[in-house]
Amino acid sequence: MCTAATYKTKDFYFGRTLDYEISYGDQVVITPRNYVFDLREGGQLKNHYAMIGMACVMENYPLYYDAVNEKGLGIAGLNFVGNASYKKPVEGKDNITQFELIPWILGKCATVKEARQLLKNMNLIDTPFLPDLPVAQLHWIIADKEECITLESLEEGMKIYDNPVGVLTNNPPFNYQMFNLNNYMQLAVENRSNTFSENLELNQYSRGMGGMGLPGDLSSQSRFVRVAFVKMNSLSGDSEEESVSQFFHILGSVDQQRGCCKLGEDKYEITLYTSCCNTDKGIYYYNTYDNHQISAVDMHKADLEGEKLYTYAPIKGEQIRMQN
Ligand SMILES: C[C@H](CCC(=O)NCCS(=O)(=O)O)[C@H]1CC[C@H]2[C@@H]3CC[C@@H]4C[C@H](O)CC[C@]4(C)[C@H]3C[C@H](O)[C@]12C
Repeated sequence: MCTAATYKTKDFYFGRTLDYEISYGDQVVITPRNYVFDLREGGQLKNHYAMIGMACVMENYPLYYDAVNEKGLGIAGLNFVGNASYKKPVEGKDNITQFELIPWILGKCATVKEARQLLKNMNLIDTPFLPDLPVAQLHWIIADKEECITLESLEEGMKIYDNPVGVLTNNPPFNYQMFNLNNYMQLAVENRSNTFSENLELNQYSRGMGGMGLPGDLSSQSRFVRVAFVKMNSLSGDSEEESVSQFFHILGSVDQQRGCCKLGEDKYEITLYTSCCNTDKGIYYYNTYDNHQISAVDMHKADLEGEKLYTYAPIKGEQIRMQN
């Protein structure tokens, strides 16, 4: 499972958790403007916007899981197993594979508005990156500081939903996730008074009781409600440190601890990494399951006119600052 979120203070922040039982060899990757993407159905993507994000690099190709471009547009792919449906190539359409989607959009679009236009003629096709590599079944959150959308390629066709909460998890489809929030409209951040019965003496005996009923489990629907509630009510100062810190706290509400989500003998899903990209500054912050310290890569420190990928392996191991 995974969770993605947006957050706005002075700048705009975009990030996600990636929850899984194994790592594909994640790296922070900067793709400069003149790196050439050879598209599977012909043509090339070159002289594109530069981008930074988490990817696994295979055959010198950045297979992005989430990324942001130099214009401040962000996309993250999250599992959508059983619902994602990719098609065969169609003549006259932009036939894009699921692994090309992130570079295709970030390379060409500066805003969600432009992405909406580009998506109109796109057909997501089911070609794997390598013959023996399964095709990831995903849906996507696409956002800039003005608006946020969810993209789903379903059996019945492609859907683009407005995403007014700026969060995404996994199944079920996005319209169900949004509808499900109706069930939680009574949640509040303030303490409530007794509306149960005038004839009973019921009291607030603890702080935080306005949020009672907020689901605490790790299912995708529960994480959606929880992170939506936390994000929509989140407050922080607008300095870089305060914003980034608050962003990690928001996604911390859906963190997965080893042992709590069992997939099989000795197999557990955990939050492999959490990211937070300042989309205005092009700085990609992250921490990992075994290194809580926030590390960061600044895309503008790289030569964005270059042709070669810049890769940064995540810094491993807890960084504990001893005080005596
Ligand atoms: C596993 C992750 C989703 C995590 C998640 O949601 N786990 C919950 C399970 S649950 O279903 O919700 O219960 C997803 C998210 C992005 C994916 C990569 C996208 C590029 C590339 C596409 C190729 O086609 C296959 C290899 C490839 C490297 C992909 C590997 C893997 O698939 C990644 C990491």
